[in-house]
Amino acid sequence: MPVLLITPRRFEDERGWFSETFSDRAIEALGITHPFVQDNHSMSRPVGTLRGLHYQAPPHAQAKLVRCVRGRIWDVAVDIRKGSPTYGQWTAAELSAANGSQLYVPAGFLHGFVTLEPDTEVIYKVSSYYAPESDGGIAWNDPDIGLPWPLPEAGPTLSVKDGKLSSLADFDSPFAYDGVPLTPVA
Ligand SMILES: Cc1cn([C@H]2C[C@H](O)[C@@H](COP(=O)(O)OP(=O)(O)O[C@H]3O[C@H](C)C(=O)[C@H](O)[C@H]3O)O2)c(=O)[nH]c1=O
Repeated sequence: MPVLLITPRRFEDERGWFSETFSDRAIEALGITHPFVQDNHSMSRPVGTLRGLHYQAPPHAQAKLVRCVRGRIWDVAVDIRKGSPTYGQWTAAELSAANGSQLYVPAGFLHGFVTLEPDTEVIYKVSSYYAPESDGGIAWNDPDIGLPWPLPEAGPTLSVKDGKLSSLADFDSPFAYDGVPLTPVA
């Protein structure tokens, strides 16, 4: 599956707008055939809160459908599928309450984001339940990935866990390539 940027239609009128933010029928039409089993919601107070780069290993691998419902984020997916011609390459998009865009991050990709406004809230669907024993990650500033994070002067606000994630060079990926290379979403 490719990484997808999805922008559901907003029906505007004098009251504001309405949008179908999730529809099984609509995502199946995009080729997403697996179910989503859990909704996550995180709130990040400081601008420059950086959560990532995370994955869950098989058999608990997670595909994610991410959207920002308050504030703005720079949302990133990094290809970590063994044998992929785009291994270690990334794509990103700005998701915001204003644009209503969503990023679909397939299993086999690292996911992370940095907030661009205070009190930013992110909601995302995942295709497997949380399995902490299968939780893993790569350092946000890994030199082989080289993400150009839009950060505040003071640098990112990280969890202790995210501050000590391993490098891509030392990583033995549990994910296999599915024949679909990463193509940029924006
Ligand atoms: C992810 C998760 C966490 N938790 C608990 C575990 C901790 O006590 C607390 C915070 O967890 P964590 O620091 O892992 O949360 P984030 O740093 O936002 O992690 C997430 O951020 C990046 C962007 C992701 O894509 C993943 O979904 C996920 O790794 O929530 C749960 O109870 N269920 C869950 O599904």
